[in-house]
Amino acid sequence: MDFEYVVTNVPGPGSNEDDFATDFAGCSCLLECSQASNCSCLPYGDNYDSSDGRLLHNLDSSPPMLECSVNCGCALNDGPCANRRVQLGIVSRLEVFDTGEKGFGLRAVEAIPKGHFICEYAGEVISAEEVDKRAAARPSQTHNYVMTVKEHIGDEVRTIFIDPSARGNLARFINHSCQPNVKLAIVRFGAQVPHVGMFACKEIQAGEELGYFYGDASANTGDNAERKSCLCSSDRCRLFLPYSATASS
Ligand SMILES: C[S@@+](CC[C@H](N)C(=O)[O-])C[C@H]1O[C@@H](n2cnc3c(N)ncnc32)[C@H](O)[C@@H]1O
Repeated sequence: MDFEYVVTNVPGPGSNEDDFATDFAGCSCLLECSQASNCSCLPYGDNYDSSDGRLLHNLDSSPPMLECSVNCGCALNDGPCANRRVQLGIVSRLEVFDTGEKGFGLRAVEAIPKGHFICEYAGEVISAEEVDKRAAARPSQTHNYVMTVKEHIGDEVRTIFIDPSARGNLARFINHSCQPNVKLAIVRFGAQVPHVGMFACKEIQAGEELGYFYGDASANTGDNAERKSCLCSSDRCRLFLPYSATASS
């Protein structure tokens, strides 16, 4: 469990440091940020409920999400506007625990309502070459922490790799579940680099382990012998974790 704690994504080997610079023109809202008040950061509707902070988009197909940032007019207000959530960090009490065969896991210490933000999957943003280099250096059955983030923008597919193995936060302890209680949304706040926001996709009880769907194992080609068995113990378990030892697999 030896890693440097970072609260958000940081540039790692092979990433473009310019992507981390705040370069989006902000909104000019002075009072509230909402679609009703024509906030230019919210072209697809409000991201969050202004009263309880819950995500308003469908987690299976959320539109590109932009939170307000330092360049926005609302940055001059006393408190954060309603369109800032992932950038504010973890608010629920979470706990790392030993699951047994899956290694460490993360659980909720208190109930988390559906739609509420849990944490960012934060780590080093690294290139595909660096993913492959690190995979080659890692013994085959050890934990893999690299998350591949693919965005479809028009005809283009943009991919980044987030590796929290050496620099990361609590999210690195969330295990795979075939019946997840956590889903992911890609969020930006003022810069090109995407952030992965993790949200409760159902009511989560105090003490419940958090789990998200790592990817579809059946979609991967390759030898099952090289894949890890899934130990999520859900009724709909797909038996294997996705095979993702390298950037191309
Ligand atoms: C992002 S880490 C999760 C935290 C990890 N358990 C730890 O102790 O640091 C992902 C790794 O955890 C293990 N893991 C996660 N979900 C699992 C599952 N459902 N069944 C078996 N192993 C799992 C696998 O070794 C996987 O490569």
